[in-house]
Amino acid sequence: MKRLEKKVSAVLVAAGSSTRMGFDKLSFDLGGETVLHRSIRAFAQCPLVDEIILVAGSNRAFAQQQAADCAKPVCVVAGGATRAESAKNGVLAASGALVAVHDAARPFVSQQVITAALEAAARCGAAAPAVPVKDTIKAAVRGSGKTVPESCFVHATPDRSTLYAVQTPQCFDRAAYLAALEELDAEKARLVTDDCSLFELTGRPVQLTQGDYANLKITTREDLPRPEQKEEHKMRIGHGYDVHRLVEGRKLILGGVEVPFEKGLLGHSDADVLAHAVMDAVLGAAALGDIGQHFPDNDPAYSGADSLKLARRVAEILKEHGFRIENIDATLLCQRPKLAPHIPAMRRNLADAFGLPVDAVSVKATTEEHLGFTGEGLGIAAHAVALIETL
Ligand SMILES: Nc1ccn([C@@H]2O[C@H](COP(=O)(O)OP(=O)(O)OP(=O)(O)O)[C@@H](O)[C@H]2O)c(=O)n1
Ligand SMILES: C[C@](O)(CO)[C@H](O)COP(=O)(O)O
Repeated sequence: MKRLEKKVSAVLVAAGSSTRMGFDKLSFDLGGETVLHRSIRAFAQCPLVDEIILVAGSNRAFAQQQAADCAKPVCVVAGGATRAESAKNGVLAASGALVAVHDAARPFVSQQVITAALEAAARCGAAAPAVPVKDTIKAAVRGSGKTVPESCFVHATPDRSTLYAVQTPQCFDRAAYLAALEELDAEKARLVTDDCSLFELTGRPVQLTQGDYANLKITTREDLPRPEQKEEHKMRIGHGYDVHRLVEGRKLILGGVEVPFEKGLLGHSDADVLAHAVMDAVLGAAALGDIGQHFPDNDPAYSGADSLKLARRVAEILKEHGFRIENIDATLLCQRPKLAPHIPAMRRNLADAFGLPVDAVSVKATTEEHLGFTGEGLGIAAHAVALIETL
């Protein structure tokens, strides 16, 4: 992912009182992980984010403990009486030129939602993820909390085709946010229910980006995931294919193993056709391009490169984008030499490079019965498939 030119601070507002929930919702266990930890992790895993400002209330010690394993710098600051005040405290403490203000109570935010809002804010100053509303909205006098007052009559029905429900992270140019705060009457600023309103009320444009219905704000008990709604790990599949010519005077490297043979594969790197097909399968599953894009074959940095090192980098890229590799299956198309004795070592090498157990990596080999270029011994080809999951 291309980094933004500006430093980015994620401000996680976590100083609420969970009144509508009735118990501390940020410590709710989503299945081995609290709501707050899941929200922190989403921003810790985003390559665009440089620091995290955690805005806490009486839960300060809990917040600190939940951020203890965060790989990015974290600063815990005190919240205010309203969400708007907490957001302001967080933005004041931030050092980034861009800030992403996120409800800690939205633990299911995806990397795509964060990235789209940050990139739009970098271009136009302010952006927020949104989803088209699904219900028809009625304007009427509101009761307290969740209730509808007794004589409640409709004032108006806004045209639903123009309505969006706005989510977080709401992302801004920090200087513009602070200028808007200065321009807006302090009482009005304290009462706005989302951060973009500051921009709208001071005549600044706000761009809406693609939100996600799954990025819900945990507010009342009905929002808590039921067992069957537990966080869905979406599976994706990818395919990779590569071929290299067999020539004299080169080593034959397959899956990081130097296989004794009178010829070797020709290529800019070590021409490890198996590792290349596997990397393309993994990148393909995540729709992150291919190895040619990440490690160009006209870049001298990759001349003679050890493909297993590149595989390690591919594994990191996947992780940075919020994916986990489930398993890999590859087939080498090779007439000669006989590869069976070397396959266990190839599996171990690939498993090590991708951070997987050996039983998650399968390598097979077949001849093509003397047919075609592999059958005639002119080259070796490899196919691979990879299954990945969202973290
Ligand atoms: N004074 C406040 C109020 C809210 N929040 C944070 O803003 C987000 C959205 O607020 P909400 O869902 O309303 O949380 P609570 O204030 O905890 O809930 P309630 O309004 O039911 O008390 C939450 O992550 C909450 O912790 C905050 O940091 N400071
Ligand atoms: C910012 C927000 O999440 C956008 O939908 C929402 O307005 C927060 O409302 P809350 O009542 O403070 O939870």
